[in-house]
Amino acid sequence: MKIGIMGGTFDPIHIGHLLAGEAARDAYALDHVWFMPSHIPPHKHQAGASGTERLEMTSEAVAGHPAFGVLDIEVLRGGVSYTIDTIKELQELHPAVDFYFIIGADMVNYLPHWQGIEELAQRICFIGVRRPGFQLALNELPHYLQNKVLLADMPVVDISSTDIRERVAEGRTTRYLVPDRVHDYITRGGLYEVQP
Ligand SMILES: Nc1ncnc2c1ncn2[C@@H]1O[C@H](COP(=O)(O)OP(=O)(O)OP(=O)(O)O)[C@@H](O)[C@H]1O
Ligand SMILES: O=C(O)c1ccc[n+]([C@@H]2O[C@H](COP(=O)([O-])O)[C@@H](O)[C@H]2O)c1
Repeated sequence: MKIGIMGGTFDPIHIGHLLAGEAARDAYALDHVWFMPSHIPPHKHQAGASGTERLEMTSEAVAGHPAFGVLDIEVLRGGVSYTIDTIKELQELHPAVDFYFIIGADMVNYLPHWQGIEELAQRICFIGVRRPGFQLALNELPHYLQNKVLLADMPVVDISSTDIRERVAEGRTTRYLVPDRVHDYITRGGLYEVQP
């Protein structure tokens, strides 16, 4: 069994995340792709929406895809979400599964800075996808990551959660940048609106 994990802050989840998961599934015949919001992301700003809201938006986003699911393990664990801790836990729970961690080009270049990356690279492979503004420089990765980063082609989409939060705050549309159900969730809850 091969399972892809698409981890992210998902504040909010957008179609770039979904396309990356689908591209990885298609390229490497993954049985499932689990989308996993982090609790506190290791190397960036804390999320604006709560863990529960980000989990709920993620569930809305993947609804309808038979191979997509949501993993709540990091939000439930709390604290800073280091991937090495999560993978150790998942491998104990599912010893027969091969896990692949799906990341955008920005994260591929940043991999050497991840907590416990040498051990992580012994445990799993990564699947990298292209992202506008970031060059994939696989030959510059350290030796322990060589052959550990597979590539999947996806239509390049210049979308970020930052852009979506800014659009909501400015009262501009986010339709089709996020799935309709996520759009409705954000509107219903007044997420990312500027407080008067
Ligand atoms: N448009 C995109 N194309 C390809 N990969 C993406 C895209 N947006 C995000 N990713 C990847 O998805 C993962 C989770 O990203 P994250 O939740 O931090 O979204 P983000 O849009 O980068 O957020 P923010 O703008 O808040 O920093 C990361 O591996 C990131 O590289
Ligand atoms: O474990 C780490 O040191 C580490 C450092 C940076 C990012 N990650 C994971 O990579 C995924 C994408 O990160 P981000 O910051 O773009 O949301 C998310 O699941 C993070 O927990 C993990």
